[in-house]
Amino acid sequence: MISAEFQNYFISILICFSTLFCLFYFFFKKPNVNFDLPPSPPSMPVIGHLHLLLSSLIHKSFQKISSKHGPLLHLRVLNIPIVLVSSASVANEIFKAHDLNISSRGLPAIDESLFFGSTGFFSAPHGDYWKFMKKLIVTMLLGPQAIERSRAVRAEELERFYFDLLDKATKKETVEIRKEAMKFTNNSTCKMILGRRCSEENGEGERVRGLITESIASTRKVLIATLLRKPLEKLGIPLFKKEIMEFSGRYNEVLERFLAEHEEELEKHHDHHQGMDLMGVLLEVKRDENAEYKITRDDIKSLFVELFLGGTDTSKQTIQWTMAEIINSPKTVERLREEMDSVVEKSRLIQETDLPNLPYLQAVVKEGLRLYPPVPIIGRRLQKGCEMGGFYVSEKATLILNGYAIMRDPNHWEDPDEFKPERFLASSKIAEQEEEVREQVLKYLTFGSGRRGCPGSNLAHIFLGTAIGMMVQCFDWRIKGDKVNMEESLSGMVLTMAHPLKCTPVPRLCSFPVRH
Ligand code: HEM
Repeated sequence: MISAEFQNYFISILICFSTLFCLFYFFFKKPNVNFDLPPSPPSMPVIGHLHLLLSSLIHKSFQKISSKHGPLLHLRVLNIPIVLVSSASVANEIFKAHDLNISSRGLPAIDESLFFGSTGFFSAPHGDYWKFMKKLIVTMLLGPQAIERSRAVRAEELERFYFDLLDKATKKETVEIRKEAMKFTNNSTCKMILGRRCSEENGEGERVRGLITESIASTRKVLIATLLRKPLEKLGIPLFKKEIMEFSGRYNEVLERFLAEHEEELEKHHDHHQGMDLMGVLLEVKRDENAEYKITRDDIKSLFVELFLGGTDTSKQTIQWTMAEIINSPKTVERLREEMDSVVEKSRLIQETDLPNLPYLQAVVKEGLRLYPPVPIIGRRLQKGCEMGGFYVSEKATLILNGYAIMRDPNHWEDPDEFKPERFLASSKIAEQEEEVREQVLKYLTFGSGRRGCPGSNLAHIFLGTAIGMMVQCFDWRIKGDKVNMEESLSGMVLTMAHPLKCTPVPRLCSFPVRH
């Protein structure tokens, strides 16, 4: 639910300025309506379809209007055109024919913010800076070789995750899965990008995780401020600037500390490049006069904010959702254990090199990501007007892909709302039928697609496979009541459980080594 305060704030802004907008409206450039635009559902005077963006479950509101009015819709917020896509075949056409045209995300909400501002990699237009950083991120962090180099770091964090749960199990404590999962994803990410995890002794870890959760909760405001930036700028209103800059300031404080530590290290060992973490490498690139691209301190900080967010929160949500489905399905638990017990020796924890031999576990992860995509809607900006699905879509229109609706489209998925991991097993009947249509449609959109698709998807699959695998391999999970309540909620723009999953671990295999 959107907070009452947020709604009131919005309603008062709208009342104050709707009169002004009525006057100004005709002076703004209207979208080109001479072409056949996609159909448009009924809208409100002046604000257009803004109310849909304010609904508590945006992805569901979009899904509902698409099922009524069509899979390709033209919406508008004030005079800003939005194209809403909810069909796998149109998504396929878009990424095949227009990937470059949609490879930017438009102007950010607040330029000077480190949190989704103009120095970020996420908001960077498709161009030299983005290409330079993408290459760096892939070679240093997210590409196959980089992932292999950092394997030991994640193995250590997985073991720590296991021992933390074992401690709780011994004390018969109830755990909140999202909190435990976040420690694992955040510590692993921090160690990979910063060379160390956030300290638990001085409260640093708690503070960073709290900042990530709070700032994620404000991403809907960021989205609205991004969409309305242009018209409100003309009226001198930087929407939600104070709140966005407050998060930026808090991230700045944390990151300046890490930067100072790294700079000190670099001063001490300036000839020692081996084993440098991502922050060290970026600082070196920043100092390098001959580097292909001159990066700034803010570029580094903004990228780290995005890696904190990308590496921590999304994976945590999927671990929570998938564990909830697993707990609700004893058949799935049985099959997962059967597979794991035959592949992983009983005397050791699952490790990431086991994953290729655990197809059912991988199918469970994919199914969790399909039903509950942490980022249910994906936004892009069109550079040029073009034809899409038989309609004309105007230049600078915002493109919204409703991945949630596409991945539950009954035309492309059998029993779309059911948790059925078998659909992803190569040997299954459904998988065979699905392979046939895979060529014509793009129906799996959890990580987006094309040039701007998520570069962290391989790493995410590893986090999810090992964490969920370990939790099923080593523990039984007791809940209050018979079934976990699967009601959805949005934290900002991230799909989360309305009732966080709380359960008690009971050790299942007890022959692992004790904590050193
Ligand atoms: C379950 C886990 C994850 C999900 C569901 C997810 C989802 C997404 C989605 C939907 C996008 C936008 C894609 C598009 O516009 O087509 C994205 C972008 C991005 N993700 Fe992820 N992500 C996950 C994990 C990660 C991880 C682990 C990292 C890195 C540590 C990461 C880093 C990024 C970055 C840097 C971008 C921006 C890419 C660009 O603009 O070029 N993500 N992610």
